[in-house]
Amino acid sequence: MLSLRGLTKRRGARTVVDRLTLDVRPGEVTGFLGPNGAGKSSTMRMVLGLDHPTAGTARVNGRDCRELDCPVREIGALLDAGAVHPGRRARDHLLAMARAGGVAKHRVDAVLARVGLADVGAKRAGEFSLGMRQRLGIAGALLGEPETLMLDEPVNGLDPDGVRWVRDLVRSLADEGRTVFVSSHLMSEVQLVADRVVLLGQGRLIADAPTSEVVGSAAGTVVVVRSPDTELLARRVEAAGSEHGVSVGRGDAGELRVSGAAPETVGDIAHAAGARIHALYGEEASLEQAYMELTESVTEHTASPPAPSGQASGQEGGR
Ligand SMILES: Nc1ncnc2c1ncn2[C@@H]1O[C@H](COP(=O)(O)OP(=O)(O)OP(=O)(O)O)[C@@H](O)[C@H]1O
Repeated sequence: MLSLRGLTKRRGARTVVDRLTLDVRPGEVTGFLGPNGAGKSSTMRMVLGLDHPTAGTARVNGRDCRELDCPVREIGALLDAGAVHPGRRARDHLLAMARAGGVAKHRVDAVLARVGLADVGAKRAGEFSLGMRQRLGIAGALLGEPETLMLDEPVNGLDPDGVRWVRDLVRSLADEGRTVFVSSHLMSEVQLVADRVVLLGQGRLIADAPTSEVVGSAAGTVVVVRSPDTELLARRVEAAGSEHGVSVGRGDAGELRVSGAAPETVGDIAHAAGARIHALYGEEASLEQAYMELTESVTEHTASPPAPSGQASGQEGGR
């Protein structure tokens, strides 16, 4: 369980995390979304105690991370997969983490197997692909069998198999009753896996709701119609729906795209008009669509600065 209360971070004159209050609950996957520079990494670093909040609190299982005796057993994190020293062997890296966190050595081989790196534990991190480094970072997060997991862009650099693997992993971790907080830029992926979505814009909370609710807040279902009689059909749908906010547009392939009417209504109008239909379906609103609408007014196109040196993958820094 993660509880943020009025969490605020100011950097110079800028407020990068602004009075963030939310709970991330166990047994669910919570997607953490926001445009570049929205403050997601800053929030995660404060949760881990790697950055001091300017105001407010971030608690893991009711306690401030800096007060927890054994962080890797309370919270596992993937913040920066590139943070492992390239000369270090994967297994040694995890052994060092285990030692520092008071975790039994046998867990190292267990997590290497769980992330699919059992055969390459003796290899140096510098020889790893980005995807393998991501897996190693995730292994580190799982090491202490923590109740809470926080993963920053875990699918970065992974191929489609790897993306699916992360999806199954986070699902199974939530099904085991753990709290799973995952940031990602892949909206379709978040829509598939996240039970809830937390959306940040310029440090402020824009949405904190079940994924289905956030998706449902998007402009709604579009009815797509392919017909050789599109002119006729467009006129009839416009005439029938003009008083009810129905709008008719054209897609790239000449198909009609009707907003504000149910598929059944459009089908009935086509039938009454004698228009031939080759295809008619409702296109569900997507999380991407909702995300674009919700962040439209707050999107920032500034690039993030490079990570300050010494930034570790969550558990290693400063402990
Ligand atoms: N160490 C730092 N020093 C100064 N400014 C920083 C530092 N880290 C982040 N920032 C600034 O704080 C703001 C929030 O950055 P943060 O990395 O938390 O956003 P983010 O949502 O994680 O973005 P991204 O998805 O691009 O990683 C940005 O404007 C960024 O430029």
